[in-house]
Amino acid sequence: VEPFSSFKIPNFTETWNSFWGESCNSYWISFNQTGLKADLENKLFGQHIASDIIFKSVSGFMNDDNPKKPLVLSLHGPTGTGKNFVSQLIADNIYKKGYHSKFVHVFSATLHFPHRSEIVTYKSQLQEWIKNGVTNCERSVFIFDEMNQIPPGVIDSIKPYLDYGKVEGVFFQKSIIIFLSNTGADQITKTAVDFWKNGKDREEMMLKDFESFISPIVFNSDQSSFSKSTLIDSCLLDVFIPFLPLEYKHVVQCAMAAMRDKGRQPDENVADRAARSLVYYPKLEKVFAVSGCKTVANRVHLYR
Ligand SMILES: Nc1ncnc2c1ncn2[C@@H]1O[C@H](COP(=O)(O)OP(=O)(O)OP(=O)(O)O)[C@@H](O)[C@H]1O
Repeated sequence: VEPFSSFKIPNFTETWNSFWGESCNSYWISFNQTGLKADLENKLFGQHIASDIIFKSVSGFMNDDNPKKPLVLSLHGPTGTGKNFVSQLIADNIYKKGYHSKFVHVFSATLHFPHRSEIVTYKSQLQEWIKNGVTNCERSVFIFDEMNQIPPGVIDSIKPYLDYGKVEGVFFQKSIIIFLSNTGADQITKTAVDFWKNGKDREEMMLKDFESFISPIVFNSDQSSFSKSTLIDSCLLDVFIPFLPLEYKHVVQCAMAAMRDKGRQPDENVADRAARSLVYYPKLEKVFAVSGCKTVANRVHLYR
């Protein structure tokens, strides 16, 4: 028999909202600033610049009841360094259903925009998707993965939505748009390697060490969707956020987190072996993991 103290009265609000399913209201959408800070500090490894800028820009934006335009973040860096992961952390701290919320829309170049010959169709499709998304809920998040592979010009079709608060009676200024790309990764990596070679601390790297080259590179790069983009031309991207290559110690942290996520007791010995099984560069010094933390979660299964 259950003790009286453990008897729970059903929560009416919770039951009511769960019954009707996810809606665009404060029960399902509520920004957790402390949660975002804690997640960035405890779950995202080795990205002090990204962590700081993302916290400040997302908090500032979400706490503003009347923003003038959507928040547009552009995340750049090598593979497996946490660009997708951080987008999930942002969504987790806005939506009750996190990244799986129906108000989080993820577009991938290979899935949604595979053929360069279809640009005209993609442009109108994308406009329609964005318009419908925001009509359903003005607090929507749109994530564009593999941005560097989206055919040039497609993204420019959403410029009016980023530019003005309201288009054709639809309000866009409360949504967040996140671009993820590898454009600029080589230069970010080179800067990190140079810092390391000069004996400087990783934490000494600052946004200004990257800002000067990220936006011209993004703009000029031939294979980039940002190429000749009016988004950059008209300064519609709010911040360029560099993701740094990850070191052995960060990969160990990722391996420990992966074990924890899988309900396994984290084991430093296993994490060390999984991290050491990866390939590192520069060739001689072997400081940065070529694929970041991308494959380490699966590798922890190999060592028991
Ligand atoms: N900095 C990090 N801190 C914690 N975990 C990380 C980090 N980077 C990567 N990971 C882990 O590795 C997985 C793969 O990383 P993620 O997909 O975010 O990489 P990415 O930078 O988006 O790479 P790509 O450019 O190839 O898409 C994540 O789901 C996460 O578990």
